[in-house]
Amino acid sequence: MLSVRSAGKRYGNDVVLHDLDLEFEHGVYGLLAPNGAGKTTLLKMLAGLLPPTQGEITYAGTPLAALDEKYREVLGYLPQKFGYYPNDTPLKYMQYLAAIKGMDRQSARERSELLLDTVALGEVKRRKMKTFSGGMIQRVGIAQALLNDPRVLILDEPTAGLDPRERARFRSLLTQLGRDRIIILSTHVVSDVESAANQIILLKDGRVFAKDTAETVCSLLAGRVYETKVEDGEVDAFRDRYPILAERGEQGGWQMRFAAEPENALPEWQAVKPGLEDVFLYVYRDQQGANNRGGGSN
Ligand SMILES: Nc1ncnc2c1ncn2[C@@H]1O[C@H](COP(=O)(O)OP(=O)(O)OP(=O)(O)O)[C@@H](O)[C@H]1O
Repeated sequence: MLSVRSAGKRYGNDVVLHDLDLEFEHGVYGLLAPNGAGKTTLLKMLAGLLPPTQGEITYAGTPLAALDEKYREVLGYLPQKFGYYPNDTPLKYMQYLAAIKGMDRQSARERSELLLDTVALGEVKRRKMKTFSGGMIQRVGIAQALLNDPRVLILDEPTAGLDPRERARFRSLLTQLGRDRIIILSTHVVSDVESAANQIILLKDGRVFAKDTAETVCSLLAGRVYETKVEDGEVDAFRDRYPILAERGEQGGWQMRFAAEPENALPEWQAVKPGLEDVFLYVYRDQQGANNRGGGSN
């Protein structure tokens, strides 16, 4: 079990994370917040790469700093940007990393091949990585994080650059791997974690705003999401009045999805079931970056 106790992080006088308390057992945890909310900072702390300026993080009861090398043996980590030689093939790159981790030649080769097959790069394992697309490189990154069959897998924006098919494959890999280990991944793309994560963690103003199943997080907005058609001339006033969750231009007007209190609801409004994307937009409605979450396309 990985535990975060009253942990915080300050850069100079800037407090980025305050007093976090979190527990991770096996399963997939989706850390969801707009850009700049402190996701990378928290993941680096969980990976033991950045010491908290307050509180502590423990694995199986021992602080990460005290575990040091022992924690690295059970950890797999994909940073937001990882380094590789463009002239290397993924197989050579993986075998090199496996050697650093102390694997013998034979096991390094077998494990590298197996993992490259897992991320569907088996057929191109001898091609230079400089010819790879962003999504293929990202898949190499995911494979290298799995080299030591980690108990704790930390992935910082693992789906950046993946196309929809690659995202779908990645989600099923997560579900498979999350059965018997801790997986913590950050994203600002709601659809990446809505179905695959057992728990969603929302960070807001440097604190944990929610940590629960997607369904329970969605229930935060239960009974407060509506859709209605608004005429062209009234749409600006409508946008000023209600937090808008989605809108679509139609002939002669706009189909609006928005949040409102039930006591103010008008008869022509249609109540709809909130999704995680609604909650994301609502929770971060006043924050920069909340609207470039990409909705699964970036
Ligand atoms: N080494 C550092 N020194 C000073 N400030 C930093 C440092 N690293 C991050 N920050 C600041 O801390 C805040 C959180 O950054 P962080 O990278 O953790 O956010 P994030 O949610 O991962 O965003 P993104 O997805 O854009 O990387 C930002 O305001 C950032 O500018």
